[in-house]
Amino acid sequence: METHTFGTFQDAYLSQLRDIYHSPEFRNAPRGQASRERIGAGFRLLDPVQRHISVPARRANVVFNFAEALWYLSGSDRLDFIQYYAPGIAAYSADGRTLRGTAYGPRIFRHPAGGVNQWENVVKTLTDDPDSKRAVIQIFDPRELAVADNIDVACTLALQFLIRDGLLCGIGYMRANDAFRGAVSDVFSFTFLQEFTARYLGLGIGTYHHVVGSVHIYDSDARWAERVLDAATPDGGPRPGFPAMPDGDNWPHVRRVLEWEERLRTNAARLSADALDALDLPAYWKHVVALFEAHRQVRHEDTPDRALLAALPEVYRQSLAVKWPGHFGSPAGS
Ligand SMILES: Nc1ccn([C@@H]2O[C@H](COP(=O)(O)O)[C@@H](O)[C@H]2O)c(=O)n1
Repeated sequence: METHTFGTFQDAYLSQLRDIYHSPEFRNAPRGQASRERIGAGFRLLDPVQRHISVPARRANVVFNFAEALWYLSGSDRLDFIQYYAPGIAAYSADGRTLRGTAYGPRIFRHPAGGVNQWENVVKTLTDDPDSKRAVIQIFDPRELAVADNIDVACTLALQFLIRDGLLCGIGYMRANDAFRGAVSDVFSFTFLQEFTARYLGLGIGTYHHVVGSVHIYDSDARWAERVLDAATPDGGPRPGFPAMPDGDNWPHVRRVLEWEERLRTNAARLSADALDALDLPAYWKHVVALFEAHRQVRHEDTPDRALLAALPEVYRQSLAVKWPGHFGSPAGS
């Protein structure tokens, strides 16, 4: 398997997209969906914190990325949570209430094989033997293939964490990955979990490796992927940095952020810039709450709160402006 090394995910994303789009190994149509495909692919990231895609033509949704990563940390399989941020995901729900293969939270924190908390196992394994190569979170469940016409089979096989040279490295193993859409959120979530775990263990962040069986671009996205590749400058151009998570145990902050997420998702609360500032959370997590409030303003057609926007890191402001230009683009005349 060829593995190329990149500084940031955006560099890896564009390179992988270019390879598959221009030099596919196969043209096929698994489950009727025509695609360009390469098999046995992978890349390595030197700075997994830089996990966002800022090419405007891609219109990546940083709010959904955080929502999905936090949905995993919440351990939930509930469709209503994640569907609010990505309505199309409902197509993967067999019962209209929950998700199975797509919901990695239950697999991570109470795996169906005995309800095992695999994240705690990883922390204990690495604490007991920092050189261990056993710190694995299993996602794919062999019973998934025995379900007739299963519409939601986990694409991720496992996540592995290794402490090397005092840094926490991560590896995501996937049986299949949509290089245009799925990879954006999968790499975001896996590197987010790597960073979360590194901060918890008091370690710096090492490399992240993404290893995939079938990596593909669906024909339905081919024109859009071509536009993204055409619009991307060769070196990716200047980009604002993605913020780093605070050191230490972030669980208490995640729980508070999840409480706010639910209140904002259900429109049971709204947050002004001053109210946000008064929250008892580190700036990193206040900014995540602010992203959910910004999204609430879009969904409920509230007037965009410019003061709230101004309080955000530039990378988030740019992302919101690209995704929802009508709401968060530059005000006329500015
Ligand atoms: N985390 C995910 C989930 C799904 N995908 C994409 O969905 C496809 C599912 O179809 P299968 O026939 O493979 O079950 C999968 O191939 C990916 O294209 C993803 O990328 N990431």
